[in-house]
Amino acid sequence: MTPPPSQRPHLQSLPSQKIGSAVQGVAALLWLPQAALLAWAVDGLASGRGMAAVGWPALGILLLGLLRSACEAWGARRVFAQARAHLTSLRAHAATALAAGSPSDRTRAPSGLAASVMAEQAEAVVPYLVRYQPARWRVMVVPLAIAAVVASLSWVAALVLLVAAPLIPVFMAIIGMRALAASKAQMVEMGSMNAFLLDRLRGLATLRALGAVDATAERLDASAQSLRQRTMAVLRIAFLSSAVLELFSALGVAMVAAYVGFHLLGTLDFGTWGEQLSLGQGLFILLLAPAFFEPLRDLAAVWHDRAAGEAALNGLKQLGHHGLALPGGHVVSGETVHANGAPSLSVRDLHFSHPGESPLFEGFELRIAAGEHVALLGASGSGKTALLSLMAGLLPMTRGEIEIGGVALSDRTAAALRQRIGWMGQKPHVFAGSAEANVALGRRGIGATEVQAAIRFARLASVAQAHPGAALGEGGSGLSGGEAVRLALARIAVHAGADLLLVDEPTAHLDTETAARVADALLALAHGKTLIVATHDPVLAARIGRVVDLDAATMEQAA
Ligand SMILES: Nc1ncnc2c1ncn2[C@@H]1O[C@H](COP(=O)(O)OP(=O)(O)OP(=O)(O)O)[C@@H](O)[C@H]1O
Repeated sequence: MTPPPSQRPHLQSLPSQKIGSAVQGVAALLWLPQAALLAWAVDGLASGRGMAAVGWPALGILLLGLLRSACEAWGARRVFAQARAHLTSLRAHAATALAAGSPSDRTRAPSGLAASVMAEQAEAVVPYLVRYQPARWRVMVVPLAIAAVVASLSWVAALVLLVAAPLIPVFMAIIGMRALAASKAQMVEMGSMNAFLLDRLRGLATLRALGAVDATAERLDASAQSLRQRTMAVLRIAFLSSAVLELFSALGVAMVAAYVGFHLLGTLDFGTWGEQLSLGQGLFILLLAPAFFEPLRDLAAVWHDRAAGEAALNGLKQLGHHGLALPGGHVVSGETVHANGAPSLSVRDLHFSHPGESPLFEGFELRIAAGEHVALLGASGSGKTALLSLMAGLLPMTRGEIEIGGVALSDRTAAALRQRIGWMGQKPHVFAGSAEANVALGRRGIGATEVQAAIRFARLASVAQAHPGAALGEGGSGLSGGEAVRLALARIAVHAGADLLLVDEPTAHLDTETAARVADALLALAHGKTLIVATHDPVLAARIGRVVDLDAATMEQAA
């Protein structure tokens, strides 16, 4: 499911920074009157008018200088504020797009890569907008204005500037293409290294137990070397582009200076509109020549920002691409659903397959009465988890209909229906934080009293007390397997509005006694609610009223 055009993030659109950039451009143009005043003062001094010729121009230069600084500062502040606001909205779009993907989508961006793109790489967008965009604006305005003023005094000097200038963009464009490719490659490398590192850190216990730490370190080293090489490639290109520009601008300024010098000496007495240039006019042209190249030099200095910024924008855009959408993931305000006692559930003509895999369900049917308890049985891989995810609106069905309490599960109702679902996945994620925070999960309307009651219900009190105020380790380290399952039970127990419980293998890997206790707690919790449990545990299945065998159901579909 792709988001409708109106909700698609406008990643490439840039904020209207025109005013800020224009004011910075005006600041650059103020050098024209400043240079004119300076040349006028020197001309006055040379023609013997003494210090009287310097007073007014000096005051003018000072005032213009102050105005120029004020324009620069105001423009830069404005552009910066807009760039930060734009980055914030880009990040929000990327986060929304990420959240609109199904959590069971295997093709989602790896967590480390997503974190690297959103937190670190996205920062490259700010220099791009703050420095590159205004520099580009100045390049389009300032050199033309200066060339026009110089041309009004000497067409030869203007011609020299105009011949030197186009060579710069041509070379920059050639280098720019390489820079963009190098920057993209560097960002991809950085993202995959972050993803690799995060993944291996999570699995460190397994790597250590199986003696695979050295091999992983070698791979990480190879990755770091490759990132270093890519970073150096980007830097090389950045240096090359500056060198090309410095060369051409130095040549341009030198040629103008040589022409003006020889013209004033009378050796080259052509290139003006009739009269010889005065000392003041010659000096004015000389002062303007470096300023003609300055915006181009600024652009070259920030050329790398463009490559990095565009690569970052691209990376943010890529985060939104997913193979499986979360039903209702991009619907801003869906419908509300009124619960009226435990819901019935009906699945009609369900079709589903994971992308690129053979179909798991083709015309699957199931009816569950309100308040009924059902065990889903089936061989490993028969699709029990997929069916629960489809019912919870965590996976999009290809075809068919799922109705919960008479409300059809759709993009508009998925979020509201999920509100009445208590979900306990096969591998509940334990966040680094206290047991209490892990139970409440920051959900609205869940206070400390409810959390304590849920903790007592799930017999987690000893765990919570054993670590008063202390954090559980990342990924559940510090909890036994049974405790992690009880924590997951507490999470649904605390959610009083959940009257459809979808539970995936709650007793897997537990000893008989712990499994029996977990089953007791689950059945107590499910009293008066609709319960669907996927399980391989015959003891648990026997305690639940009805058993649905997915293998048999799939055989029926096939028949
Ligand atoms: N995120 C996914 N992307 C693609 N294929 C998947 C994904 N998750 C599971 N599968 C595949 O879909 C099939 C059904 O998996 P599912 O987890 O639903 O089975 P299950 O009956 O719950 O298995 P188990 O009893 O082992 O938990 C399997 O072949 C599995 O490899």
